[in-house]
Amino acid sequence: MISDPILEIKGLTKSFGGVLAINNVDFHVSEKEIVAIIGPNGAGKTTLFNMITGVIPPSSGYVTFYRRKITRMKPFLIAAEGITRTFQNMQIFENMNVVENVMTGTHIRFRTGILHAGFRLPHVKREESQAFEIAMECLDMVGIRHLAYEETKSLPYGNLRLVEIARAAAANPKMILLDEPMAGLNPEESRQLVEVIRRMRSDGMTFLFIEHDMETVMNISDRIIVLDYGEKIAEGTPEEIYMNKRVISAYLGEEVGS
Ligand SMILES: Nc1ncnc2c1ncn2[C@@H]1O[C@H](COP(=O)(O)OP(=O)(O)OP(=O)(O)O)[C@@H](O)[C@H]1O
Repeated sequence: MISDPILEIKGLTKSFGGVLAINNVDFHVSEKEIVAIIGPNGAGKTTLFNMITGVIPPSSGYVTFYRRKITRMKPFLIAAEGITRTFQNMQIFENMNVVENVMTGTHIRFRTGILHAGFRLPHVKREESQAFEIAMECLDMVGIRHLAYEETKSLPYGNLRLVEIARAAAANPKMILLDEPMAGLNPEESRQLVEVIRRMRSDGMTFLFIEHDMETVMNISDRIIVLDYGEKIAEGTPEEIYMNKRVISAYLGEEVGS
């Protein structure tokens, strides 16, 4: 059953000087969907993610989440609205262990600022133990609770990616954006991550992800949106995209007879 869209993108456009990185893009994502954004290098995928998460403002167009306009909100406010993300280049704090890394994802749920944290007031300690419990639950969800006290430096790439996803989940989002989640993973790690994403979706999470690994895209996506030179050139189920001549042409860089 298809539910109402929760994320809506309308006429989104971004130009960097003379480069039109995203040009008048429309699409939506519904609750509990897994939607992939694909496209050749430089197609505008990261720029699109950066606009959705408030890292850069659009030149025009807008984004709504649960019908609330989030365009031009600061990234932490967008996270508080329920959209969190992982990054193409992992952003793990190497001086913290696994559970501490995940706990950093919870801070938008609590009222304590950095200033108060220094005073160790009773409510701060209470929030810290809540943050710890949440982080442990999130580690459980991605299947690496047993690594909670490991140094992040010693972990293989696949586990670090799971730490990042647990941290994104620790903010209690309604939707997670994953930027090339399979990059650098070996086949076993990729399979494990696919399972984690599927399990989280069946528990109610919605995913929008950028990915170059076509096997994963075809295997896991409900819908695929294809960008090329900043424009949406196709949208559909994996079967539809697989057969789409414009998509094949964009990837092969040559005209395919119609
Ligand atoms: N800050 C910026 N300043 C100028 N141009 C930019 C900036 N960010 C992106 N671009 C340009 O916008 C276009 C889209 O880039 P973007 O990184 O969004 O593509 P992408 O699809 O994510 O590529 P990749 O698959 O290689 O990560 C490219 O031509 C890029 O050079």
